[in-house]
Amino acid sequence: MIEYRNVGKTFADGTPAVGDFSLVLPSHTTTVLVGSSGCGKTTLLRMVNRMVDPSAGQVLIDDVDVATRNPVDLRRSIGYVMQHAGLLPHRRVVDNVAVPLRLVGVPRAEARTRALDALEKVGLDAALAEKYPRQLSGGQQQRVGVARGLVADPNILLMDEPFGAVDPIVRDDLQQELLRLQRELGKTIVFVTHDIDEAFLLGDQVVILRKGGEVAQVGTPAEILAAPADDFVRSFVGLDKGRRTLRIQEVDGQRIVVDGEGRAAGVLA
Ligand SMILES: Nc1ncnc2c1ncn2[C@@H]1O[C@H](COP(=O)(O)OP(=O)(O)OP(=O)(O)O)[C@@H](O)[C@H]1O
Repeated sequence: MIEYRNVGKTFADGTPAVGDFSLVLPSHTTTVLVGSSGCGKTTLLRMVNRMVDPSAGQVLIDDVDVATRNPVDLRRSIGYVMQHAGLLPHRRVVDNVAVPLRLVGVPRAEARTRALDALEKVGLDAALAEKYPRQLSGGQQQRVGVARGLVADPNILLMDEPFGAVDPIVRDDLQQELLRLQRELGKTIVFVTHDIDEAFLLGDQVVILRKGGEVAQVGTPAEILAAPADDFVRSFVGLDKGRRTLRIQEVDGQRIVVDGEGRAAGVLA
């Protein structure tokens, strides 16, 4: 379990990023932090592995304040996947994936075997292992990033807009792959996005943020849709424009589900 207790962050240059944030993230579930640019999502995410230290409050992992942990050890024990994969350009794919293992002293041959396993887990062809990152598509590079995040089998995986820079079709694939992996692995995932559809698809718990890391609403996607806390949330999730309002229409004796604008969305089972 990860817990934020009255966390605040003002950066050294005086920028107030987070005011007073408290939240519990249950183990083995995915929590998605979603909000507009600059609302403090990345800052909050990075507090978990001490890439950012809060200026007030505490972040706890299984009741231990991360401030008491050695930042380097902590970082190595937590998976981290970022938007542009962050791969080392002069190292082959398999060596990129093996980096977190090599850093904690796993011998080269074992690290390589485990890296190849991780690549298979995220659905990448073994033939790509010996290529360099620039020889891969954006979507493949993101898969490599996910493999690297998982290779050391961390309990916690931090994902900062990992699918933000790929086209919508590849993004769909990556999202489905993550759902499949999570069903198998049951990690505690903290996922940052500005895309509410992605948040509702991936999140067991969704946290909608306003500027300054202020929580507008926390809940399951169903809870948020059933009872949006206020107009900000209603608008953010698209309830104000009828985008999420589904209706049933009879067509040739079949019950078809249509959206607010009458476009066919599916068939009622
Ligand atoms: N190292 C830093 N020094 C000063 N200000 C910072 C620093 N990092 C972030 N900020 C500021 O803190 C605020 C929150 O930034 P943060 O990156 O957490 O937001 P975000 O919600 O992740 O945004 P985005 O979706 O654009 O990545 C912003 O105003 C940002 O400019």
